[in-house]
Amino acid sequence: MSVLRVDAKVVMLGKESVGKTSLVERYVYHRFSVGPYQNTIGAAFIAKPTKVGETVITLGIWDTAGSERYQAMSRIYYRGAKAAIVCYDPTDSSSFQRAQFWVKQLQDYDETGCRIYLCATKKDLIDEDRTLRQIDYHDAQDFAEDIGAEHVETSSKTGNNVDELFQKVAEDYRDSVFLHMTAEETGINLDQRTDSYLSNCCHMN
Ligand SMILES: Nc1nc2c(ncn2[C@@H]2O[C@H](COP(=O)(O)OP(=O)(O)OP(=O)(O)O)[C@@H](O)[C@H]2O)c(=O)[nH]1
Repeated sequence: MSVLRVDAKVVMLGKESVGKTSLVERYVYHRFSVGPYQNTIGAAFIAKPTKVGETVITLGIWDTAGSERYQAMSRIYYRGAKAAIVCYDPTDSSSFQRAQFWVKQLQDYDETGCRIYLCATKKDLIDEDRTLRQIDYHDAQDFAEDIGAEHVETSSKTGNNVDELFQKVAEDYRDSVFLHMTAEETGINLDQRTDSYLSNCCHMN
């Protein structure tokens, strides 16, 4: 049996039926299931190697159940995560409240500097009928900026922005590791470098 090494743990969070499983399926299997909706029980895991330049980053994706029944378990899945994709459905305002709840949870319990990606799902529905929108794009964007998150609108049905989202997660992870390695390898403390740079260039008397 071969075991795939996971580089970065990624957790999918959001209200039930918001489209988390569909996002993962679209990204990993390039498909969109049209059959009857089946809610996730507990969580599902899939590892997906993702090419970033010359590097391959394997994302270990935990697709958690959105049902509040499994809320306590979801914490197990985001512990140690490098990225959290917090999903909301812009045609369902309660799902945005739920996304805010998950962001608060991540901020309260975050142990490892987990990066947050705020993901609007089902963009195809809004593109077809704008009156379905219950969450204003700019309100969501403001929220994302407040929490220092990326904000992206996706559709698992059409595939719009799905690859781009996971690619960004992998790239950000690669960049964070690279930044860390550069500082260690060169022996340069970035904080000291900044201080010395400031004292050399900025004289504030
Ligand atoms: N039109 C449209 N429907 C979508 C899209 N993504 C998901 N859906 C539908 O929304 C329903 C719920 O999708 P899931 O991906 O199972 O939702 P989930 O967030 O994983 O749900 P839980 O497992 O209960 O947490 C399904 O009927 C999907 O077909 C999308 O991009 N466009």
